[in-house]
Amino acid sequence: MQITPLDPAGLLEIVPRKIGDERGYFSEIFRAEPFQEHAGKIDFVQDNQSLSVKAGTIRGIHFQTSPAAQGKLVRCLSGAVFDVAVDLRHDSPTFGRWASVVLTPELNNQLWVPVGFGHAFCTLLPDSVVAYRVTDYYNAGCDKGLAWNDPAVGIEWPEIADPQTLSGKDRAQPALTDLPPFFSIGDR
Ligand SMILES: Cc1cn([C@H]2C[C@H](O)[C@@H](COP(=O)(O)OP(=O)(O)O[C@H]3O[C@@H](C)C(=O)[C@@H](O)[C@H]3O)O2)c(=O)[nH]c1=O
Repeated sequence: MQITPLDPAGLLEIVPRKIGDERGYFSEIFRAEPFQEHAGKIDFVQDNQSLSVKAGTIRGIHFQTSPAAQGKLVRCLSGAVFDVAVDLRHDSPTFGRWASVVLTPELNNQLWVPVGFGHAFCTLLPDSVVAYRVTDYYNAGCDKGLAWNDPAVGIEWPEIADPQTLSGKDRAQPALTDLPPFFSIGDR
């Protein structure tokens, strides 16, 4: 299992080993020990999965606030996604900075998005399935967002990103400057 810290600090790209044979492959997609060496003591309580039928589908930017803040361990089971995280920790030297990783089943890679980051993705292929484990339960009252195209963040979305695919909720998400200081460094 290869674990690479990304910038902004806190994000990790995780690539579990695939052991191939004539039948296909075997992969330990999660091991608590190496993960916690980098991410700290984390407990997952919910597994999520979504299918986006069209290539260019944009979901996000989403996060949950306290008392139901969520870390997310994201991977792509089918298709491919441009996965993005934005640092929303108000006291962070990288506040507002984003990072992206292309997740695919072939790469077998994952993005760890800790508490304090917004998360979004754009599908690069039709019928993309994204699966992610989260550290707190879904809580509609704590479910918040940020505009996918806020120029103050300046995410360089792939050409294929199609704003027509946004949910009603995501069309109306606020700008970064309109967010209260929800997160601080060290929040879990
Ligand atoms: C996230 C979530 C949604 N729902 C419900 C609410 C709604 O009726 C329906 C669809 O919800 P959404 O439109 O928020 O789904 P979606 O836009 O896919 O939301 C997801 O986007 C990505 C980027 C994330 O990071 C996730 O944490 C999550 O916020 O599913 C749950 O029941 N449990 C959950 O954990």
